[in-house]
Amino acid sequence: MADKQTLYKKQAGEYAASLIEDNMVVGLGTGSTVRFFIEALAQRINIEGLDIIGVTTSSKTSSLAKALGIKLSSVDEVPYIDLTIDGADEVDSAFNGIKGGGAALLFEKIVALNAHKNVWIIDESKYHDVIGQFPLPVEVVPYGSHQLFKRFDEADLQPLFRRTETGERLTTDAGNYIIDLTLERINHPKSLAYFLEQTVGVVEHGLFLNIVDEVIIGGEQLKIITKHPDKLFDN
Ligand SMILES: O=C(CO)[C@H](O)[C@H](O)COP(=O)(O)O
Repeated sequence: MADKQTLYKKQAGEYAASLIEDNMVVGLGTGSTVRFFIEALAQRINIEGLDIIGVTTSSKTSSLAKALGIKLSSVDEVPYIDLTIDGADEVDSAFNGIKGGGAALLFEKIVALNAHKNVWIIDESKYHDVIGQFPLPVEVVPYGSHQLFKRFDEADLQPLFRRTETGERLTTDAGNYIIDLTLERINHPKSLAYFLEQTVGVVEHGLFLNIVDEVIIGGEQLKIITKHPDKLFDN
């Protein structure tokens, strides 16, 4: 039998599939929770004959969606994305999130920023008062990445190159490396995001601030928390 976390991911993923309407262009995130969403969406497409175009955020998601018969376009071929459903590694009550546990943060952020609405699906263990327990992924250009690693180390950001199971440095779909920062508690996410964005060699970071509109949280009871459209958060 599946563990509770997996059941909660499934609950959130399947609920998200019910949000999709005919003729939508849908951003398809990456990860194990999104897998449940994509499987449920493919089922709805088959049964109800929905006309959906998916825009994927990783090669893994592209393979899954293709195998399930979902029509795909690239982010550059659609005028906009109606709704993106993605997972997250950690979320706080101010709608700050950490993403990139599946190494897809760059494409995930591009797809999210081209969507009219962003919904995240998580299990309840990922919802915290303050983000930072999950190591923050930073995607970096391979050239000079050792120097960047040293800078992060000197700044006490506890960097680690992400590696594959066979021990090589993991390469993202865009051909970059990931350095994970072990921070434990990110008290000022906006300042940290600014610092990373100013650092040459950093392609993107996994802080997704003020991007998500709604979070669906699987648990004993499914919870949906929605951001007020006019609310701006100051970190
Ligand atoms: O950001 C991501 C991939 O880059 C994922 O959405 C995140 O890691 C959550 O994954 P999962 O649903 O498998 O827990």
